[in-house]
Amino acid sequence: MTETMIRLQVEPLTREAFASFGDVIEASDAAHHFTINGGNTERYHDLAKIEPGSDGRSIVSIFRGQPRALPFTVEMVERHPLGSQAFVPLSGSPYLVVVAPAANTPGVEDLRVFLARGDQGVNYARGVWHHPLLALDGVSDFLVIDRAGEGPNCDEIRLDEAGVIEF
Ligand SMILES: NC(=O)N[C@@H](O)C(=O)O
Ligand code: NI
Repeated sequence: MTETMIRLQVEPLTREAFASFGDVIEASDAAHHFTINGGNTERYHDLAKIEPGSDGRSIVSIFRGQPRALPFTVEMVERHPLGSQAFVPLSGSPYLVVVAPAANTPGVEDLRVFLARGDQGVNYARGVWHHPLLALDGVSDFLVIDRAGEGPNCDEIRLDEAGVIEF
């Protein structure tokens, strides 16, 4: 009998739906925003809780991701127990965000899959399980804000049962 994998539902990324996993970084009217620079600029203020931990420091990098082919099989997730990790798209393409609660060892039933627009970033809160970068459509650059410091900061687990993402 062929093994039928669980098909994962894909949700649109919203602040509300993502709130228990971290922050959505976007210039939305729901954010605290105000005009600066003599009216030339709108500041969307304090959008994400960046956590480098007490013994770490925040660093800024660029990840250049190759597009993932669909259908995509989610077989593993990782987490950063010592700090948060933010991804802000620079290339304007959509991408996928796969997360699971920080609480315990996740199973496929704990996964949430979000489709992020090319003008939405995400910040994974410290310890939140997530799949490594899932760029779509084309080679995509992301500004990444995460932690540098001592100690192991990347736990990976292989899921007992895989899930598949297909649109
Ligand atoms: N390993 C690494 O820096 N990248 C992952 O953490 C990721 O979430 O893409
Ligand atoms: Ni990560």
